[in-house]
Amino acid sequence: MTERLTLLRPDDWHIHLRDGELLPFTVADAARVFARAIVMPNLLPPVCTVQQAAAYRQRILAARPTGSTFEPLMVLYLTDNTSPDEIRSAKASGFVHAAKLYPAGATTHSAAGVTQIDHIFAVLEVMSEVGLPLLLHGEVTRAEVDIFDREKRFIDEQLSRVVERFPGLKIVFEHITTADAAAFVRAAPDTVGATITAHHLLYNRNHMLAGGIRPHFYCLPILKRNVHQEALLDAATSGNPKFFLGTDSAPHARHTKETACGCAGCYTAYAAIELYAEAFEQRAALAKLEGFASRFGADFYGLAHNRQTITLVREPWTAPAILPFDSHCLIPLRAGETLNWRLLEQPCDR
Ligand SMILES: NC(=O)N[C@@H](CC(=O)O)C(=O)O
Ligand SMILES: [Zn+2]
Ligand SMILES: [Zn+2]
Repeated sequence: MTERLTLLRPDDWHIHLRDGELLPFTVADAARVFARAIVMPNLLPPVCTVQQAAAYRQRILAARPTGSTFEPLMVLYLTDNTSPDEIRSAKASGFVHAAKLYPAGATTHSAAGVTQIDHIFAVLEVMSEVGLPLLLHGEVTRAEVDIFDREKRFIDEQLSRVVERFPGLKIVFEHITTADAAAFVRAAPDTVGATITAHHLLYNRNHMLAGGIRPHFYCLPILKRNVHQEALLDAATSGNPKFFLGTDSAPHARHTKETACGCAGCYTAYAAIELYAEAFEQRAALAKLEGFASRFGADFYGLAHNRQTITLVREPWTAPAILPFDSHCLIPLRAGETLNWRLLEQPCDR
């Protein structure tokens, strides 16, 4: 049995750091392990311009723990009104690394998102031309489509035609949750990649709904049946560089999740790589973790690999039952339960 695992320092290709007073908490957790992170722009109001991204980036940098060199990679939030010029200046900025499509109404803070993908074709053309990747929350939003089918329907109705129409556009299908999405990405051209969360590798909808409803497993896209979980484990541990790490760590204060109408999002950043290690170990695939966590994402985005390493040791520890979150509190995924892997080196070696 492997007792110790050393990896190139990983990056997180999909995280929510939120803003304001929350940044010191979220940035410290991300910077603990990750050298860089693709920072989601779904703030209120959303990060739609290069100027807003620059200001948000400065707030994140200012919130880093002393000595941290954590690098936030910024993302623009696409709306029906995003201009091709904004895309060009995003690319020219050097700190905006992608633009994100939220179908309007699909998820947390997506009200300002795109109402119809065709509305942004001119923008996608420019993204393709300048080499700015498109990130997607891939779910249709129509009320009549069952929540468990929304990702598959997005592939069939939207993504397949976008991939066909924009052969030069780099696309990341974010937080995939179905066997259908994994198969689509595998069969797509090399311009198409996908991120996979730790929680979708470790859990399925039974964990959320059987024997009681557990709001801290509620996220979007929603956990699916176990055959999908198995397909995601296959994809993540396959060594196929199209699949890479994106935690989708998405904190919501406890009282906004444990309520009659709770928010979507799981908080995993406090133990992200430890949770992924557990998932990979289930498939006896720890040797595949480094590619997934530390190389394939950087390759996709055309960035250098990190040079430092981190080391995980097999040493059970108890996850915190609760975390502080500004003046509120937060229940992390796996709260109060045992985690099998522990991070040995701290980021102060960087
Ligand atoms: N994943 C989630 O359930 N929630 C995310 C939004 C998102 O990534 O869709 C959030 O911002 O809370
Ligand atoms: Zn999303
Ligand atoms: Zn997300």
